[in-house]
Amino acid sequence: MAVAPAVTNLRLLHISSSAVVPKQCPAPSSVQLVGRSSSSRRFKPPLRAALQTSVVLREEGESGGGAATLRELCRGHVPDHVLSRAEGIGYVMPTDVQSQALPVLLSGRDCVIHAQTGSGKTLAYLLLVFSAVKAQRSAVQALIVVPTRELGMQVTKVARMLASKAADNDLEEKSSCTVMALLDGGMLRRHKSWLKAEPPSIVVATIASLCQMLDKQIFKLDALEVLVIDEVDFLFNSSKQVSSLKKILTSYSSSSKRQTVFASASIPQHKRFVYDCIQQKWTKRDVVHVHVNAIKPLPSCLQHKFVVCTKKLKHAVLLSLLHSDAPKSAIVFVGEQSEKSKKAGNGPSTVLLVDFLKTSYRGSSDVLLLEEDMNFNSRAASLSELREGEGYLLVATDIAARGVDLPETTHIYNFDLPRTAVDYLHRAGRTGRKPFSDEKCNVTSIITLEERFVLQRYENELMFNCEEVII
Ligand SMILES: Nc1ncnc2c1ncn2[C@@H]1O[C@H](COP(=O)(O)OP(=O)(O)OP(=O)(O)O)[C@@H](O)[C@H]1O
Repeated sequence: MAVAPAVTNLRLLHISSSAVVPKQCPAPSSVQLVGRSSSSRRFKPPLRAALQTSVVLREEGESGGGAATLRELCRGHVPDHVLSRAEGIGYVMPTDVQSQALPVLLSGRDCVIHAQTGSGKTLAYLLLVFSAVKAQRSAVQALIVVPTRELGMQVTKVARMLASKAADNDLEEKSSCTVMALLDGGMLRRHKSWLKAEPPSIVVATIASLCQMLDKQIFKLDALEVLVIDEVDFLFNSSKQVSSLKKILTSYSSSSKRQTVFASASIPQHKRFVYDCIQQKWTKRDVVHVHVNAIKPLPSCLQHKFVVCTKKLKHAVLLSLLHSDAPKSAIVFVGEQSEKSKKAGNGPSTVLLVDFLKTSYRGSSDVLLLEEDMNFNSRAASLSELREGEGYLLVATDIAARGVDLPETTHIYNFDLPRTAVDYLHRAGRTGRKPFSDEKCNVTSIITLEERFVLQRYENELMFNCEEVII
């Protein structure tokens, strides 16, 4: 097995123990980059042993080297043309999670990548995928499972950008990896013919579409080298998807033959999850938990605010906030319509809000809508419209809360408070998505007085402070 490149310029501050993991659990390795200010080290012997066999960690200044570039981290593993494409896109220096995870991933270890929203987890696992797949081989070698069509389209786009080659490359480099998006709402019949004729190297899939193909044996995962499960906590929490997910992890392919990667900004009870990974054979026993910024789950560039008002005044308050903030690009999150409200014959609150903003908001941005009930074409049209536009005001349900990368978003408004702290984290994480930027971004929740204690709970759980805005 190839040796992982060394991590340079990083301080290993804390390696968590497996103390809360039940006794019979083999010690999972856990690497946490929690900040750059302290230098205390606390090693538990079995973990230290596990780490020393696989992950080379150096303290800042120890090796005398400067920060490693992405190219240096990936040299000898990821094809040169992929690294050149990455540089062309602007990915030159690694983010913290990429510095931490890539050496583990490129050493062949299974990995749970656990890092803040917008921290660059996608590129970390895609570089692993490109290190593992061979374009000349006619088989599906990497599978990336995502929860929504929107996230799938985004990951596919980045993967295709990295796979594409400059026209003047050498002849021997002409064939490049093909990437198929097997997503809900896609043209599965066309994909079926493609899979049978010439299997792509990489498949990005939502669970339902994927299982439909696997159950009918349209393709197999015999040659699978890398399996990535993105937004893993969301998929495991979905009663509709969890049994199929477990089947993908254990029945259609075996963890002993592939490298398995889980990614998310939120993995509640992560020690328990790593334990389950080993027990359930979703991963190999030496899986590594790379936990970046373990102390602060939310990006520090976010400023959190709240406004208290009655339910009736929410529309007016949002309008007033929009006029005073004048955001260039913003997302307004609205809760799902309750069954009671549907039965009462009320229109969906998303649609009502869009209508209200279209008639009352005098900002320059287009008002767009993204929600589950729209058909897939309208959803795709909304997303591409706002990616192309100068600025946007997107009204969305939580369908836009996971993984969707709209880096220009500067303001998030919680028109309805999210149901859980994890939902708050993912909604808030749709802004502040420029890894090396100093720009401050805003998350404002419009709440009733009774909801103040719920928001307070989220503040405690996610360790952030919310400032009251008086209108
Ligand atoms: N090395 C890098 N240099 C510059 N920009 C980067 C780098 N890596 C990633 N990015 C950019 O950072 C943004 C966030 O990346 P990404 O979508 O992978 O975050 P994430 O960790 O998956 O977030 P989430 O948990 O919200 O899904 C993207 O716009 C991406 O293009």
